[in-house]
Amino acid sequence: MVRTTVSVIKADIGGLAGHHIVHPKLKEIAASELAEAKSSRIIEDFYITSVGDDLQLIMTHRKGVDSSEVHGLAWNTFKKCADAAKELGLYGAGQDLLKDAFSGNLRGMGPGVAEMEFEERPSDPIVVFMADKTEPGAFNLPIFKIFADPFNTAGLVIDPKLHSGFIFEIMDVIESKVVELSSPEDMYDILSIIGTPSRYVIKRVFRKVDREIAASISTTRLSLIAGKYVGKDDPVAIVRAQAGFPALGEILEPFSFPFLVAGWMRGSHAGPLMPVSERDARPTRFDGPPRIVALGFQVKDSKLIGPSDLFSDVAFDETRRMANFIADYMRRHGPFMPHRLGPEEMEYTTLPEVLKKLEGKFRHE
Ligand SMILES: O=C(COP(=O)(O)O)[C@@H](O)[C@H](O)[C@H](O)COP(=O)(O)O
Repeated sequence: MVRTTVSVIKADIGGLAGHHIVHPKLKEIAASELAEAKSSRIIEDFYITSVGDDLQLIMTHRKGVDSSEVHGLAWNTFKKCADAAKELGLYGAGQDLLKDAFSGNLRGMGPGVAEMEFEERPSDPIVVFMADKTEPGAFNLPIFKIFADPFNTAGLVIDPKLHSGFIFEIMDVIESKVVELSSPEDMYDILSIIGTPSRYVIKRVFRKVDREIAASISTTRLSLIAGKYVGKDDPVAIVRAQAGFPALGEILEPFSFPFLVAGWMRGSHAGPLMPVSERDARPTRFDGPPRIVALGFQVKDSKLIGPSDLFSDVAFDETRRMANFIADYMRRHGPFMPHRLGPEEMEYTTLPEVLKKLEGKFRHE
C-alpha cells in the first residue's frame, strides 16, 4: 500500500506594505517551482496560498517526513521568492530564512514545517490550518479541545474508535525535549504544561488504539533560533478528519471561540485569534488581530482534492464579531499587561534595549 506524506511548509519572505500580505509575484514563482517539481515527481501535488505575509506551500509526496528533497525544494523556492522580494523592495525580504546554506533539513533554519505520513483510507479528509501574527503554542488550546475535550468532540464519548483517546507529544521548546502524555488518563498533566504555550507546544497527536498519526503542528520559534525578535512564528498544522478521527465540525468547533494568543503588534501583545477565509487573511489593525485560515482537502492517490475554505462559513461570523469586540477591549489597555506580554516573553523583543538605557537612572532607596 502506498504511503502519502503531506508537508505544509511556510515562510515569511517579504511583505507588501510592511508585514501585511504576500505579493502575487511570489506566489507565481512558488507555483512555477512546485509545478516543475511535480512534473519531475519530487512531489505528487501542491496548493499555494498565503496568510498575511506568510507564503504557504501545501504539498503531497511519497518521500516521507523530513525528506531532504522536499525540504530542499521548499528552501530553494523560498530563496527564489526572497530574491524577487528584494527586487520588488518588499518589506522584510527573506525574513524567515535565518541560515545561509541548506544542510538537508529545514529544522532550525526558519521556515515552519508540519508534516505527516499515512496510508490513505478509501476517503481521507484533512484540514490544513495556517495562522499569522502568533506563535505555535496558539494551537495548544484548540488541539487539546479537538482530541481530549468531550464537551467539544462528541465522538470521544459516542464513537468506539475515538473512545480510548489520544496520545499527545508535547515539546519543551526552550530545552528541546519532548514528552508523551495520554488522554484521558494524563489530562491534568497535559493541561499543567500546555497552559504555558510560550514554552510547551503540542507537536503531534496519535490515536491511542493504533498510534495512527492524527495531527502535526509546526514548532519553530524564530526568536529562539535568531536570539532576537525577527517576526512571529506564524504556525501551521495538519489534522486528519472523520472515520476514526474527529469529524470536520469537531475539528473546527474550538475556533468558534476567539481565545487570546500571543503575537499581534511586534509579537508583544495578547489578542483574539480570528478565524477568517483566505480572502480575509490580510491583517491590518495594529498589525492584526492574529488570524487563522482552515482549508479542507481530500487526499486521494497522493493528490490534493479541493480545497474548501472552511472559515468562510457564515457560522463563524459571530466569532469574528466577538474577536473584533475583544480586540477593542484589549487595545484599550495600551502598553499595559496583560495586553502587552509579560517580561519573560518580552525578552526576545526590542524592549530589553530600552530598559538597558534606564538602568543607570535607577538609584537605591
Ligand atoms: O509582528 C510583526 C511582524 O510579524 P510577522 O513578520 O508577520 O511574523 C509586526 O507587528 C512588526 O513587529 C511591526 O510591524 C514592526 O516591524 P518593524 O518596523 O520593526 O519591521
